[in-house]
Order: sequence, then structure tokens, then C-alpha cells
Amino acid sequence: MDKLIVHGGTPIHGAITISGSKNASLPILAATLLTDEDCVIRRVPDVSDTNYMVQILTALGADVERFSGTVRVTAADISDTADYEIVRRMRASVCVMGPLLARKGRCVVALPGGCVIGDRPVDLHVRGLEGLGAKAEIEGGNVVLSAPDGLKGATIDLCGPMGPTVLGTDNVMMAATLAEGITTITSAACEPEVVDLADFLNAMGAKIRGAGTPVITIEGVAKLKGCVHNVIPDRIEAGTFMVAAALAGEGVTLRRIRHEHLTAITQALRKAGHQVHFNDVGDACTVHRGDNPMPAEIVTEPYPGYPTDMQAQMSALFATTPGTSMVVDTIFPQRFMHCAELKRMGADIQVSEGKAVIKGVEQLSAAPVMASDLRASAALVLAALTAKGSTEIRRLYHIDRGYEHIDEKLQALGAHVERVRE
Ligand SMILES: CC(=O)N[C@H]1[C@@H](OP(=O)(O)OP(=O)(O)OC[C@H]2O[C@@H](n3ccc(=O)[nH]c3=O)[C@H](O)[C@@H]2O)O[C@H](CO)[C@@H](O)[C@@H]1O
Ligand SMILES: C=C(OP(=O)(O)O)C(=O)O
Repeated sequence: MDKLIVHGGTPIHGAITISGSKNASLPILAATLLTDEDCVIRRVPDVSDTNYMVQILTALGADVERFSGTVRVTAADISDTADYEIVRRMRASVCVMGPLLARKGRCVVALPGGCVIGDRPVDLHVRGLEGLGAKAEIEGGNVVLSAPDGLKGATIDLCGPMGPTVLGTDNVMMAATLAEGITTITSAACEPEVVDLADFLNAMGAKIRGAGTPVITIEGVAKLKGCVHNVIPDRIEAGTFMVAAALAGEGVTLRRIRHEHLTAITQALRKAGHQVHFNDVGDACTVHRGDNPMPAEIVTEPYPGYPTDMQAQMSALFATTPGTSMVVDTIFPQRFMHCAELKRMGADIQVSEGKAVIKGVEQLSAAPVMASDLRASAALVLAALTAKGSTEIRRLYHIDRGYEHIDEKLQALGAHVERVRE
């Protein structure tokens, strides 16, 4: 199992290129199951989650080739069953449900387990697919969906207790592309990854309007075709490096970003006293640590609000920002596992009921720490960049789920970081 050793205290500077989005790639890869023709997807990040999705597609019978960021999928003859062995390692495997149901008229998909960031039910996914006419049963830990006479367009509201659902919107949108008639999704998630999936589906011949707004309309078509698609840049990877620059940066430039996807993160960093400058076309930005960092408050919200996937990283920044900052997670109120590890590095954080109150200390000190989930591990890496001494971050497989070559990118910026294979 790999661990990362971060020798703190070296300023970072220079330029790196942001990879394609993990969270856009996963549903797009699943959507290739909707056609028997060739799909070519470019800028798929080389991270373990996209590798799992490739394994899932292969286990379902698709022919998949992967070469330097490009994945070619031909799902000519596929099975309708994704069992627990295949899906258990990644929650996002739930997004094969919509495509399999639409293509095969039936699917059996193992329910994903719980998750350290909180309870993650799929009731809205199932309710949405039932709204399109599927019958659903839970049998032996699997969701069994069937629609022998095909799916029928309908109006589906996807608002849950915590607001819209991203992968739930993806699942219903994918299934509705091959349903008879018109589907209207209300309370749809507006995340850029949903828009990228809709762009991919439209390139396959789907008729989707309104993606990126709370109301998405899908006119069903009889068949989808193959296409070529470039995945959008990963706004969470970009945000993570923006925070790294605010912590330890003497001018860090991020290339191949989309400035419009980074508004909430940029506002939060500027409020905390750091400088963010975009180039004229908005595909690169440079971040400098401010001379007078200030405490701030962030509240996670569905897009375009501040993303929950950037909450842990900002907590790491606030850990050494003078004054008292506050972080509230309204989407995953239990997503504060990183705080216990940051406290082991000397942070002053009180967590209660979905909220962390963080009193900035002058400097953190290195400690052996344990990554608990993807973004928590990113937060520990960030905290270690300015901590006194060498921090060992264990269970690196969490970070490898979603950050492409993070050690190499940090090294390219001058950080003293080493991956140790045990
Ligand atoms: C692979 C991927 O893209 N993952 C992202 C996606 O996860 P994912 O799509 O799984 O997250 P959701 O948007 O569905 O979750 C939002 C909220 O709705 C609740 N909920 C969700 C589904 C459901 O059927 N019932 C229900 O109650 C969840 O528990 C949570 O409180 O969006 C999350 C919220 O931006 C991000 O943190 C994840 O990184
Ligand atoms: C929580 C995340 O991913 P997943 O939904 O796949 O767990 C994430 O990308 O931060």
C-alpha cells in the first residue's frame, strides 16, 4: 500500500495542467452502454475510479481499449447484471443502472454500500426510474429494475431531503434518452458534470435541452450512435491546487481550466485574502498567497454554490489562517473525518452537527496521518505542505481514486513530496 511523505515548508510555484474531470468521466463512460456503436472519450484521467469503471464495462461485456487518456468503448453485446463483486469498490458504479435499464429493458445492479462521508442512499435514482415506468425490487442486496415494454417519458421531480442529486439526475437523464415520448426532470442537479454528460448524450443523437438548469427536457429517440467526446477539466482538482497555492504558493498557474466552473471557489479564496487572476480567455489562472490571510465562512451547496468536494481542502487552509473560520456542509453533514487527522497535526477544530469551527494556529506539525476518503486525503496533503517536519499520509489509495499523478504535479511545482511503496 503506497504512502506519501510530504516534507513541509517548501514554497510552491510554476505551472501545471489540470486533468479531465473524474466525476464527468464516470457517468460518460457508463453512458457508452446506451449504444452498440464505438464511443471515443478523450481526457479521461488516469485514476483508479476511471479504471474501475473500465473494469465494470468490461465485466458487462463491452470491448474497452484505453491509451493515454483516451478510452474507446464498444458495447455491442452486454449483460444486464452488475453484481456486488463488480460494483462494491466504487459508489459511482450506480450510474450503469439507467443505461442498462434503457438498453436491455431490465437490470440487476448491486446496491452500493455506505460511505465514510455519510449515508448515501439511491432512493431518488430508483424513484426516478420508476417514474419512467420501471418496476423496482430490492433482492439480495441488488436493485432489480424491469421495463419489458420499454420506458415512457414522464415528469420526474428529483428533489431529495438535501436538494438535487447529481448521479440521480444522470441516471434518469440517460434512461430517458431511449424512453418513448418526453421526459421533464425538475429539481435537476445543475453541476457542470451533468452538462458534460448531456453534451455527450446529444453527440450520440439524444435530444436533451436545459442541462445546467433545474429543468431538463429529454425527447426520447429510438437509437443512439457512437461519438467522440472531450471530457471537461476537473474543477475539483483545479480547486485543490488553488488552495495549495493559497497555502504555500509564490505564484501557481493552472492551465486547461474553465473559469466559469470555479466561481464559488475563487470567491472563497478571495474572501480569505488570496489573489486569483484568470487570463482573458478564462482557461488558465494564477493564484498567489495573500499577505494578510483572513478567516472566512463557507457553506456547501449544490452548484453553483460552494462544492462539498472542496470542503476538506478549505478546512486545511483555515487551519493556519489567523482568526476563527467556519465550514458548514449541508450536503454531507458527516463529511468531517479529515478534521480528526488535522487535529493530530495541531489544528484547533471543533466539529458539531455538520459544522466545523476552525481557529487558525500559527503552524501545524507533521504527524503520521491516515486518509479516510478522497477529499480528506487531499486536505491532509495540503496541510502537510506548510507543516513543520515530514508528514506521512497512509492509505494513499483514497487520493489515487481521484487525483491523476498528484505527487508528480506537486513535485513539478517544487514541493518535496515522495511516494513510498510498502
Ligand atoms: C461520482 C460523483 O459525481 N460524485 C459526486 C456526486 O455524488 P452523488 O451523485 O452520489 O451525490 P448526490 O448529489 O446524489 O448527493 C446529494 C445529497 O442527496 C442525498 N441523496 C442522493 C441520492 C439519493 O437517491 N437520495 C439521497 O437522499 C445524498 O445522501 C446527499 O446528501 O455529487 C456529490 C455532491 O455534489 C459529490 O460530493 C460527489 O463527488
Ligand atoms: C465523493 C466523491 O466521489 P464519490 O461520489 O465517487 O464517492 C468525490 O469525488 O469527492
